[in-house]
Amino acid sequence: MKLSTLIAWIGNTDLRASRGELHVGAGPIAEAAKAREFDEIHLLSDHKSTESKAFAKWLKEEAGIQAKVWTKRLSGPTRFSEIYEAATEVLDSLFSKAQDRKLTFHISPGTPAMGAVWVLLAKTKFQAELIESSREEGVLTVSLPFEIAADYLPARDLEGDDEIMRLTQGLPPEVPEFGAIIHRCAAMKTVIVQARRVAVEDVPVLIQGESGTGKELFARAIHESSRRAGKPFVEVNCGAIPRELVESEFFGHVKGAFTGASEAKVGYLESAKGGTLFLDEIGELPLDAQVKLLRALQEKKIQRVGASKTYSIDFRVVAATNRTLLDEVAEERFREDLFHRLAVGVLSLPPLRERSGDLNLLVDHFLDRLNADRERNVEWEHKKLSAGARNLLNQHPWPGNIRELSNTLCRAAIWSPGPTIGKEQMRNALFPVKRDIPGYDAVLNRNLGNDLDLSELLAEVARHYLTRAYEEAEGNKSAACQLVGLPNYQTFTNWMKKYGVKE
Ligand SMILES: Nc1ncnc2c1ncn2[C@@H]1O[C@H](COP(=O)(O)OP(=O)(O)OP(=O)(O)O)[C@@H](O)[C@H]1O
Repeated sequence: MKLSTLIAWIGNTDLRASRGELHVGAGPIAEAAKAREFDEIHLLSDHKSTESKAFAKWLKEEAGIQAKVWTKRLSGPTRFSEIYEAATEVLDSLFSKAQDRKLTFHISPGTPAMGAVWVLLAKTKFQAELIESSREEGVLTVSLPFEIAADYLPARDLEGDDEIMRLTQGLPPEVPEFGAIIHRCAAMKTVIVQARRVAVEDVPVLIQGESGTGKELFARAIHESSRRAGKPFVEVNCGAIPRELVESEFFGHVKGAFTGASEAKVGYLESAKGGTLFLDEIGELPLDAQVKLLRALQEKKIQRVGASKTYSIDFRVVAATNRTLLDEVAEERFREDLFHRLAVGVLSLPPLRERSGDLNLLVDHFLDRLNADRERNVEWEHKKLSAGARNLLNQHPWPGNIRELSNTLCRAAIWSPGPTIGKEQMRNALFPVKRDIPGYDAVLNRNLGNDLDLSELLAEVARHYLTRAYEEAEGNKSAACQLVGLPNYQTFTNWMKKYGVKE
């Protein structure tokens, strides 16, 4: 049997209707849900998750149907390619399940660009009925007496990332926590698919990545999409526990177990019962604690410090590290047996400087958040970035990754007196570039002599930046030339030819 499925973006009118604002009626989504029979409703949302959740709750009361919300942050509500990607991601997830569906796309809620994408998708990739609603005419089927050729699909999709599509097959729908991981680049798409795949398997996961690359975000998303969602998610920063307290913090203790143990204490492992234990900075765990942790994981039992009884434990471990744990094993600072117990599902998060195309998305996301957080402050002027400030952000190598990006924007916004964050304010807000970035030495510290070919080295650097700028600007050479300080489109084209960079 086919499930009758309504899909729509949540629009501002829907939100206003749910808040009972006058003159907007029930809003297009609730109108449709009441006028027609649907087995399920999937709502895409670019709004704050609290607002979307409140809307779904209201819709349940209003129309008697529980909708699933997919948070899809867009850098702007009219960004065609992002809207297209968000919609196809949701649809692909739905169709990766065996369940057959009869789709209805609601084109009224949201921006015209969102409506246009539904039309495009209904006419090309997915068979779907299109509906619209108005207060005057109610809910109507939209009939479009023409065909759209698949040639109009955005190039990104036509190129098709077959590997990602293949990996997504058979996956359950993405939970909002994964949807909140802002990304566009293929490297992140692949890690997210891997994470979603491993999430449902209940095996230990090791997440590797430089500081501030989103390891905790991934750990939470894995927990939320596992069968342990709703159970505790206990986060432990292994580097922050004083050595002498590690055992009692991990395993708990009985009253009087040692001087100062005036009360019995439940340890992290017991607190995570039924849920997920997130061991952040696992590489910092002292060796003796590693032995005890390994034993607890093997035997699935723990003993509180000072107790004679043992307790059975059941939790999933997700560990994270910004060190290369195998190097730590080689240096005998990390136990090999514990490494193998933890590293069943391994995810490697790429640093921001390797995530071509993601930076501007993240910048817009953090700036929106910054403005939204200060909305109520009457003295706060809504901030936007000048082109020069954005270019500086794009030129920075982000050794401190996404956390550093978010903090830099915050600093620059606070320091700029007017509504526009200028280049100078951004320059002041950026920390000077550290020179120990991987790759830096490889360019500047080569040995002089016969092996050094300066013209090839310069060409390598040029190729690297031209390719990055071209990708970042999504093939728009007028935009790309500004990212690398070349005067115009023509010079950029000449350089591309000279250094053999493909279009
Ligand atoms: N792709 C992303 N989209 C949105 N926010 C992100 C993304 N990646 C990271 N962040 C944000 O950046 C900050 C750092 O991320 P997180 O704490 O997950 O990194 P981490 O790798 O665990 O860092 P550390 O190694 O220092 O503990 C957080 O505020 C997080 O919400």
